[in-house]
Amino acid sequence: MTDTASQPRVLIFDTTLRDGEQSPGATMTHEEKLEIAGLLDEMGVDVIEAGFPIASDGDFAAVSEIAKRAKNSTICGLARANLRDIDRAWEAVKHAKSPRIHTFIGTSPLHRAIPNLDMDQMAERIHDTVSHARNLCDNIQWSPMDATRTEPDYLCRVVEIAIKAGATTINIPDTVGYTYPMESAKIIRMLLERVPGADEIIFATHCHNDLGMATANSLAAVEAGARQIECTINGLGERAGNTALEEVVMALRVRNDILPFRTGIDTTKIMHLSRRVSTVSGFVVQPNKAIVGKNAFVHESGIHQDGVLKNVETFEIMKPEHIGLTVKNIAMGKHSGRAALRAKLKELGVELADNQLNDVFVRFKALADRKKEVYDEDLVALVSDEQTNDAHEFLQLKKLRVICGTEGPNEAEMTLTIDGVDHQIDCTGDGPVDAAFMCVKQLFPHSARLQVYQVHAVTEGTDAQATVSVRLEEDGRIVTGSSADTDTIVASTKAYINALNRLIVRRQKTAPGEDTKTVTYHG
Ligand SMILES: CC(=O)SCCNC(=O)CCNC(=O)[C@H](O)C(C)(C)COP(=O)(O)OP(=O)(O)OC[C@H]1O[C@@H](n2cnc3c(N)ncnc32)[C@H](O)[C@@H]1OP(=O)(O)O
Ligand SMILES: CC(C)C(=O)C(=O)O
Ligand SMILES: [Mg+2]
Repeated sequence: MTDTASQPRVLIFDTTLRDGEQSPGATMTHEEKLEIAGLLDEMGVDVIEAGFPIASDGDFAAVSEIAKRAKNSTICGLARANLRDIDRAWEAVKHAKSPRIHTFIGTSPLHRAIPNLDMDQMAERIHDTVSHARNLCDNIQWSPMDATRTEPDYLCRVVEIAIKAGATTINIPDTVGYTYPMESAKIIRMLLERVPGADEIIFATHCHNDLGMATANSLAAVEAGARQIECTINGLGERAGNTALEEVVMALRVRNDILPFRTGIDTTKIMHLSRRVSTVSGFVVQPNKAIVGKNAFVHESGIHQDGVLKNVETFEIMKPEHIGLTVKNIAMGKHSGRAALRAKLKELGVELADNQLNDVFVRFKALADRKKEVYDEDLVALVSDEQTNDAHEFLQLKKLRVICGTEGPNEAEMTLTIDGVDHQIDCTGDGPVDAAFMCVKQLFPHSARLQVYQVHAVTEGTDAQATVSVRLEEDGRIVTGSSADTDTIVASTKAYINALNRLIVRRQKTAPGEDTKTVTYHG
């Protein structure tokens, strides 16, 4: 067993709540951001980039609250290279035990052209803004956006200026996922060799996955001397996403023989965080996703199964328990009690208060009555549904009956509770889901457009639970909703209602002082 304690430490900087949230449609609510930040803090993430405080009042509020609550992690706010952004970021993070301001500007020729600054003018802007940030806070991160397409000499020049102005971490972003491992390493080595003062600060690597090389590029940068990796849970992020936290952390653990670096991450919390981020962002994890995909530890073919049964290491390079995926054989069904449910959920990394467990138990029994076997994935969907739907209950589905089949018309009969009052309606539609959605629209008129509607089977068989994700857009606000049920139409309707509840909260946030109830319900 390798003694990792003496190995150099690589800091893990999680930007799920900032770069991750920049994925179109991944917007998270205030409560969801607090929950995810709490889980990241518990997992041992060194720095949480909690948002971009100047971007909106909502972002400012989330970063401020996360800063106040964080127990261990440094809390970082992003700012452009201007004094207003930096002041706003500082206002948001200053109550953290350990605050950080992260300021950036695009340094490549393409990006210098946007603000129309020449090399000297940009150098001056970097000096002024980093100095201003350093006067507010001791912990300053500076990023030359699009560093991998910046001329090497100019990159060295601006990094030196930022260090002299007080930056304590220099992040090298591969903003458009353009670099490849050898080049990623070469840039870090060049900066360490050529820039005066480089050995006194920490170099970070921030990679995007446009060519599928984000993890490889991050690890190559670490080998060359970077000591902070910027990443997101499930690789969420702009376009093809950012480096996935679970991939780099597990790579450093599994290949510690050739990458002798340690992190402070409790890897057993990875699976739970992955599931929560997937649920709140509405981004389903692909089954073959490294580390956290549903199939990552599943063997289907005979030769593999035979090998694994004889010696699990034949086809597994890490243990599922290392990421919090404990596969024990407690079979859950209609005869199981609360103790078994609690134990099973604990195995799955979910710990609930007694009242929450009771709620989940009632729903578990209802599911077990309808399903022969309740699988781990069913339970996760059930709990996620509980946690997702917990906060916003302005609209609630009370009753739904649907008539559908080859002989039209497809008809839905619905009772919807709106702000505590029951409303009923019958509607026809182009299919059962359309008929059910029509009922919601008639009872709760709104102008939100359905952008995405996705159905996934959680487990196998015709009695599997379906999880449904929907994405709605209204006046530029994008929200997602999800739900799970053995009945696809019920799951669809609940997911739609879940998204509408989130939209109501968003409308309230963007129109402070207005009463959501009177603003949104015209039925
Ligand atoms: C690679 C990255 O991930 S960078 C982070 C990207 N994230 C985001 O943009 C999410 C949050 N952004 C927002 O909410 C908005 O873009 C805001 C509030 C920041 C700015 O909104 P607006 O004032 O309407 O500006 P808009 O978004 O249209 O354009 C961006 C402006 O920032 C300027 N800008 C962009 N980057 C920088 C920078 N690093 N430093 C200084 N100015 C910058 C652009 O030149 C442009 O300025 P202009 O309006 O004078 O032409
Ligand atoms: C803000 C910067 C660091 C960024 O996200 C990027 O360049 O990708
Ligand atoms: Mg980025």
